[in-house]
Amino acid sequence: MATLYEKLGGEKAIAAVVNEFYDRMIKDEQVSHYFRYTDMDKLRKHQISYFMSYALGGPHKYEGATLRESHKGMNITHEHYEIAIKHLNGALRKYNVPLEDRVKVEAFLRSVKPHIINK
Ligand code: HEM
Repeated sequence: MATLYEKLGGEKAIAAVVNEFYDRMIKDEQVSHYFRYTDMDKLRKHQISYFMSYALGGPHKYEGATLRESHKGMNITHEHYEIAIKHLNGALRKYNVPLEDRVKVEAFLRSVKPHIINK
């Protein structure tokens, strides 16, 4: 069975979705402040490899910090996490990812939520 990584179209397609996701996040005044001091190029690259290896079953091995460590001190709220889910879903829709696959990505986002919020 194809992994979600393969189904979505591999590295290029995932990079496009991740970039679209961050474009939406930094344009949204409710969450853009989190990224004020962030090196976005670096974050985009790490996120792409993270999504490929963990979220979607791709070949790249992510070797960065754990999600808990990466988001320590940010105090990301439940509401802001929901906004991130909305924007990722919007990015997936823009690239015509079908509902059944969007549901899987959303399930992954919800599974890691306890590692990220209120840290
Ligand atoms: C499934 C959800 C998420 C995943 C998988 C994720 C993943 C990551 C990873 C892997 C990093 C580390 C990147 C690096 O070391 O360069 C990171 C950093 C970061 N994340 Fe997330 N993240 C998620 C949700 C969020 C949300 C909801 C926010 C804010 C609303 C957020 C804000 C940030 C920021 C600002 C950084 C950069 C910190 C810095 O400047 O070093 N993340 N994220």
